[in-house]
Amino acid sequence: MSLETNPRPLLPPQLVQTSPIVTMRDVGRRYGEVVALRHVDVTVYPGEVLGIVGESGSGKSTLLRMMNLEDAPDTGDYRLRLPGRDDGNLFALERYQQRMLRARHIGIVYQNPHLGLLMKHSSSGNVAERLLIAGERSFDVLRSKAREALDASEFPLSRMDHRPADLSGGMQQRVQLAKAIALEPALLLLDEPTTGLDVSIQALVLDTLKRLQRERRITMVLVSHDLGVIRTMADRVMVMRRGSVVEQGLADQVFQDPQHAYTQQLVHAKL
Ligand SMILES: Nc1ncnc2c1ncn2[C@@H]1O[C@H](COP(=O)(O)OP(=O)(O)OP(=O)(O)O)[C@@H](O)[C@H]1O
Repeated sequence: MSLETNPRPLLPPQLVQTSPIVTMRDVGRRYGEVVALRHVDVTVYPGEVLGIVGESGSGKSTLLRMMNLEDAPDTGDYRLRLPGRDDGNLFALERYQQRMLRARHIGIVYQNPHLGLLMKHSSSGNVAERLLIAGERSFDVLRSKAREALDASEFPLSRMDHRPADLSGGMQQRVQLAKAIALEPALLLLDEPTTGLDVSIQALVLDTLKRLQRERRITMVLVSHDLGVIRTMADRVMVMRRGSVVEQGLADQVFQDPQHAYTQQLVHAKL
């Protein structure tokens, strides 16, 4: 199937007139002989949840690392539309500028909490650290903003001084989420945020994400190999295979009427 000839609408009607917040073009990345991403284009619209699905090794996490400016591609152009500024191609910025932009405007929740949290600092300290990077210095403000972000992430405030190392997996993900949303990021990246949690805990964390998305209209990019998670959360879906995007469209349409043989396989395997 060619994406160009796909007759289905790619956007929900309310987004047709909207400018994208994220535009990535021709992103490519090799690791030695392995082509992790080939000519990948991504467009994300404000307030939507873009789900990225594909089997292990299809390039999902690599793409998210590029969006988070953690890793540099071999080719590609990445624009993030932020009010009152034009940073051009973010891949071309100095590392320091990339770090500052990421700290201020992009939040991320990793599957592995060790990547996102200092496990031996308090939970509130983890969130405050994010605010410190953005220049906040008042102890009272740090504490109250950390409290607010933890509360919004439905983390029990009675445990805000506990260390993530002493918390359950679900609670650790809520601390990561609080840290990610504390600065009201333009873009929230979620890399398998509920993989490995018990099914009941997974459902609760997804409920929190849905509520946050509904109430704050946070733009989210959610990577998962789990079609159920993507189905629950995503407005639009991108299907990846071997470093390429093989299909994309509105979530309902992709799931109900998959066009690419690989997507058909994924959907039918899930049913
Ligand atoms: N730092 C790295 N060094 C070497 N190879 C890498 C590196 N990162 C990714 N790869 C390779 O690139 C390909 C894409 O990996 P990636 O982790 O992005 O896939 P994925 O779809 O997220 O898979 P998973 O769900 O298993 O994480 C894989 O073949 C992987 O082995």
